[in-house]
Amino acid sequence: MDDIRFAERDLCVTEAKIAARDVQVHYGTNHALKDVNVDILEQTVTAFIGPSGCGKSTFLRCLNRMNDTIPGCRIEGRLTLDGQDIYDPRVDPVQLRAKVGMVFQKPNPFPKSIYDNVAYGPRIHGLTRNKAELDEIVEKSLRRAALWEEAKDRLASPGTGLSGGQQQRLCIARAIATSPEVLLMDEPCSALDPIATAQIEELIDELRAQFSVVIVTHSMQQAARVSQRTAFFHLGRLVEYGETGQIFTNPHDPRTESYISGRIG
Ligand SMILES: Nc1ncnc2c1ncn2[C@@H]1O[C@H](COP(=O)(O)OP(=O)(O)OP(=O)(O)O)[C@@H](O)[C@H]1O
Repeated sequence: MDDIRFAERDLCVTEAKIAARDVQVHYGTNHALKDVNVDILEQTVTAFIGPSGCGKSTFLRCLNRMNDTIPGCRIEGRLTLDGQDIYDPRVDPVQLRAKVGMVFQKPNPFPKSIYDNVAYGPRIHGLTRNKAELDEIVEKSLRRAALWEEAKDRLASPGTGLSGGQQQRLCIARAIATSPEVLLMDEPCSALDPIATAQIEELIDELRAQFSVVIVTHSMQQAARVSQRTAFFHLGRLVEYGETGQIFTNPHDPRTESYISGRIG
């Protein structure tokens, strides 16, 4: 693990943006997540790491109720966003997902123009009063996703015509267009080449000035580069959570140590 370069540590935030207490997830008879307790901080990149099938994506999907749509999936415990229960029956999942945006493993632009991909969220949530305001959000979102220069002369072209890395930046622009407070990323670079990966990682670092970012990754190098906090999952349990540097250099749990040294996984 000598080549791991840690993200700059200028973390001074201690407030929980999202808090999980005794979270359990079952898929039918499969108890996929057990007693998960964690505070996700504001303006922080939090990495979820762990071997395949340990529950990283399941927990990520709990944070914006994406598991609601999975038949047989049952969630227990308490999950709050700014102290508000995410699973309160009065919470509209569509509104929640505008606040807690998500970027998936495989870039999935809509079969629409670049402009319409980014304008989609603001339109359905009625965030703008006129075309000029919408134009402004589209430009701002594309700029923040570091895609404006490449896309500004082809806004009417299909989003699916962009390269893989550009498509992923388009999906990030689409996710941030509704001004979310939290951005969830499920292995956002796994389909990208090293150059596109570096661009997305740089972007993640910039986004945390405004958002709380949670990223699932199989790459420990990536977790070390982009995150300030790391959570290690194993067999459905959150085994260890702490400052990224501590997790990688001085893990407290032998299971974390085995994973980061490559003995389990
Ligand atoms: N939609 C689903 N329906 C039923 N079981 C599921 C579903 N999604 C995940 N599971 C199960 O939940 C457990 C955790 O899976 P999950 O995908 O959250 O793990 P993961 O750590 O993200 O894995 P990977 O790194 O391979 O993506 C596994 O036993 C998996 O089979």
